[in-house]
Amino acid sequence: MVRLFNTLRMACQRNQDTANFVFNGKKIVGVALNYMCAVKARKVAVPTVPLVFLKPTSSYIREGSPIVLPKVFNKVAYEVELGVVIGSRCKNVSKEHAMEYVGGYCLALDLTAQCNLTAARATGGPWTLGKGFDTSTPVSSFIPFDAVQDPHALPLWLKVNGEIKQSGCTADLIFKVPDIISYVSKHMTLEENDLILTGTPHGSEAFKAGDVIECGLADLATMKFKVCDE
Ligand SMILES: O=C([O-])CC(=O)C(=O)O
Ligand SMILES: [Mg+2]
Repeated sequence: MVRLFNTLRMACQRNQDTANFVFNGKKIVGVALNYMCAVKARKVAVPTVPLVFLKPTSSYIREGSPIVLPKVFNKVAYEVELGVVIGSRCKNVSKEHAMEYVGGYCLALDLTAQCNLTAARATGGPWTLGKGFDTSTPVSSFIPFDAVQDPHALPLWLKVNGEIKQSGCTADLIFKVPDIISYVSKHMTLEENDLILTGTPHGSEAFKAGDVIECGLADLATMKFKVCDE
């Protein structure tokens, strides 16, 4: 009986309006270096806490719009990621309860101006401009919570001009979805339609105008974008 009640309560908390996350979200929270394969490839230390950054929602695009490479950057890289859409407001949530606040998922790209980030890392400066430029967050349609049995068993891939460039699985995530939600919510309130970018597997590289980027998440979503210069 208690279990049934809990299931009903969780279903009620999950607001169906999350399907419009692109239009109604307040923030995009990114997690960096969250795949063991990416950490090994970059030969850096395994993070002990999630490395968190923010992106503006003005960076969203959907299929049908091109990725526009800003004039100010000369090296922008693709990063295919699992996106987690927050279903209802949460603050200071425990890992045990974190999944109750997930509304659903999406496939996302966390496009990153590596030229800007390299300079920012050297000075300890912010990543905002290199992560937040217009069109830097292409996203798929909303994937309902119930369509995903286990968010930590999802293969994801990315091709440039038909050639496979990234291939990973969310099983390789260092911080799992509940770890990220719990950690972030201890620092800032997560709100309905906010998006969490969970990090990218290894293989992220620069791309250029004229390229076609295609990516997929299990059998749940695929998307394709043309790339042009500003
Ligand atoms: O761009 C970066 O260096 C880090 C990042 O977002 C990721 O690992 O997904
Ligand atoms: Mg990323």
